[in-house]
Amino acid sequence: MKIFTSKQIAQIDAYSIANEPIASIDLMERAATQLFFWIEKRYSEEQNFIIFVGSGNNGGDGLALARLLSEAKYQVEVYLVNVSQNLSVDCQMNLDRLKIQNLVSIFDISNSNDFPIIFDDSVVVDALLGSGLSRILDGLIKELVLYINASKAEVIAIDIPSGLFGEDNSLNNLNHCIHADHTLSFQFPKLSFLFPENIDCVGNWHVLPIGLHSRIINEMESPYQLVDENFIKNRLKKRGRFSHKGNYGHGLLISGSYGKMGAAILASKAALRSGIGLLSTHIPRLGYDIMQTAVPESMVSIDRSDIIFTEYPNLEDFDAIGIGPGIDTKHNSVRALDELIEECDKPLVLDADALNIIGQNQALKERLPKGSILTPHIKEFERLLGKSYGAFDRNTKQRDFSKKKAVVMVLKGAFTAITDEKGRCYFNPTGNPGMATAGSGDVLTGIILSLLSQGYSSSDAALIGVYVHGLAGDLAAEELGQEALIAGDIVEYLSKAWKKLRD
Ligand SMILES: NC(=O)C1=CN([C@@H]2O[C@H](COP(=O)(O)OP(=O)(O)OC[C@H]3O[C@@H](n4cnc5c(N)ncnc54)[C@H](O)[C@@H]3O)[C@@H](O)[C@H]2O)[C@H](O)CC1
Ligand SMILES: [K+]
Repeated sequence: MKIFTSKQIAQIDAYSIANEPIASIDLMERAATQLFFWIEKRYSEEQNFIIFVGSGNNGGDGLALARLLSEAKYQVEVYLVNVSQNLSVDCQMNLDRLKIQNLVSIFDISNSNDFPIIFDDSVVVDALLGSGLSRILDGLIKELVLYINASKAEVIAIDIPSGLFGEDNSLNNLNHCIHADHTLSFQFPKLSFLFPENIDCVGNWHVLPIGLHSRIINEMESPYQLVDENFIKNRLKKRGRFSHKGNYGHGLLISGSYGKMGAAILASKAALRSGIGLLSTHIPRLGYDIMQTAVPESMVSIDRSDIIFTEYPNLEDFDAIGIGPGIDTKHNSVRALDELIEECDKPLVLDADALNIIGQNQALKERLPKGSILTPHIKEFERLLGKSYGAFDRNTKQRDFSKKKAVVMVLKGAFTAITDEKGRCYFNPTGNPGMATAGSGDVLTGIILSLLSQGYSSSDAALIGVYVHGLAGDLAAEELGQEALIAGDIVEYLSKAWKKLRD
């Protein structure tokens, strides 16, 4: 699903109104009806709703919803904050309709003394401001938002939590935005929903289709996309009936050091469980028995050092190379990575300590082979590209770096962001907080290396790898619970995840 900016959504709105054609008041009614259906499924008729409405179309949605809810016998009160003194045309029309219906008490809020008591068991609907937000909140609206946030009542935000911008919130104060439990967003999620920093504002978000025009949605370009299962399924290659292990590539994984052999084991198993033909794992000498016993399916390449990575085998034998999990950042490993980057003309998967080494030796960053895949978490990202002003700025930096260096970057976290050499950004929906556990990243490196070795393009290897890693984590968490989930479980559940994608 493409993700559009608030400005683009307004254009899509206008196009739909002109070309469906549909009157804007009817589009608002369609939107409010979708809100109503969502609420009706979840709340009994006894539930009382306090709906806070602003003066624009977001407020109009809230007023139309109030009418639909009261018609269905829900208890509803409406509080109108008319900051601009002028209601939008459709907001005014819905206010008139609500007054004519005459089932709902409507109160004006002109100062903080007008704030209603919010009982813990009320449900607050936030229809103060939507995508028309033009500046950060101040004055009465800010006070009201703080007042709502201080209550214990459940909060449902319409379209977007009031005060939150759809894209860039680097200059915003997130404490001055509505903290919703649920956000009901029309047709598309907003970009800002996909940034971990904004989770307290957005809560659980849900997309409500309102039938905006498909032609403009298909034609309008956006660098941002939210991945789904079909998107991934369409990228999978068939495994031919007469294929043999030589068809699925030979990967080299450079991993492990004294005390960190587990990283090599996890990444190797993940690679083998993701379809690779042959895997060689390059490890320091001390790890020989450990590897041969724990992962007999992998061939072992032995470093001259007992305890760290200091050299690598002939690269000609391999289709792709993954390096980083557990290699440490000792001087000789830095030198060996430097040599590898210099010599290597194949895509590399760089993770963990490989990224830390590059972070400390910025010149290396300039020489990465094209098509390489970097898989930092946020701290590693900052070591590579410096601090950011906020999530949007960080995302822009990530896209620019990918484009400039023709590399794929995977910024790990909730909604892992994958950027490609064209500067596009894909957000991944799978995964859960149980996966924030030691070794989870090593598993991802193994999966991506496996796909790259099998001839997938760098961006497909990253997109599919991230998705299946998260899916395996979700399937594991379903049965084991998030607390008990360990990285080895993600490997164990890879088979179920792959099967689900092949169904
Ligand atoms: N997406 C769709 O297809 C549909 C969206 N709908 C709803 O419409 C709003 C957007 O409505 P709009 O009138 O453009 O803007 P708002 O209601 O968000 O804002 C109104 C008004 O408020 C002023 N304003 C801006 N910032 C501030 C501020 N910080 N403090 C005070 N006042 C502010 C400004 O003048 C704005 O014009 C969208 O979110 C949906 O909820 C349609 O109903 C259906 C189709
Ligand atoms: K809102």
